[in-house]
Amino acid sequence: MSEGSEEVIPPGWEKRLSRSTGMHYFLNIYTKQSQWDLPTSPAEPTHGSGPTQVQCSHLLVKHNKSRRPSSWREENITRSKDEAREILNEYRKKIESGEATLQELAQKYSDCSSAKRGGDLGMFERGTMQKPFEEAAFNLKVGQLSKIVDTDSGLHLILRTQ
Ligand SMILES: O=C(O)CN(Cc1ccccc1)C(=O)c1nc(-c2ccccc2)[nH]c1C(=O)O
Repeated sequence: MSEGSEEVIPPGWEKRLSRSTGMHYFLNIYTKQSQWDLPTSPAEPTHGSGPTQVQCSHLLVKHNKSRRPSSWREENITRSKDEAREILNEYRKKIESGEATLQELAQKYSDCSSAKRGGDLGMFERGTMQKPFEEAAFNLKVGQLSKIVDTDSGLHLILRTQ
């Protein structure tokens, strides 16, 4: 008969006793979240807090359902959302193969006014960009390229630069 599996508490968690129930629970020492079940992964400082501000560059491809289907490049943008997605997937391949940088492609093809700056948006904090954009940007590591991000403005590729 094998021994019951010994309880291993992952780093960043503490086992506490609940006075009200007399049961043990687990406390994430960074986020102060608690849970009854034995945690399965370490709690890390960045999980809870993350950076307060990031710097990103992005490439925006608008489509006919964009809130403002117009840009410095094209007076009246008629491409479909699916076409926009295909275009961004081609750009992602060029960036990941090293054939081009996001900045070079944004300068030529981004439907955002930041195209002039190679897509650079400067430093920004939470609460300034559309939520899907913010969530993606604040979950990138420096140097990491996002998946395609969908906002009211259109579809984006985001590169975190700081
Ligand atoms: O969504 C709208 O109704 C119009 N916008 C918003 C906007 C317009 C000009 C400057 C900044 C933002 C855009 O479509 C837009 N959004 C962005 C944008 C979206 C997310 C992150 C950064 C920029 N750029 C643009 C642009 O034309 O240049």
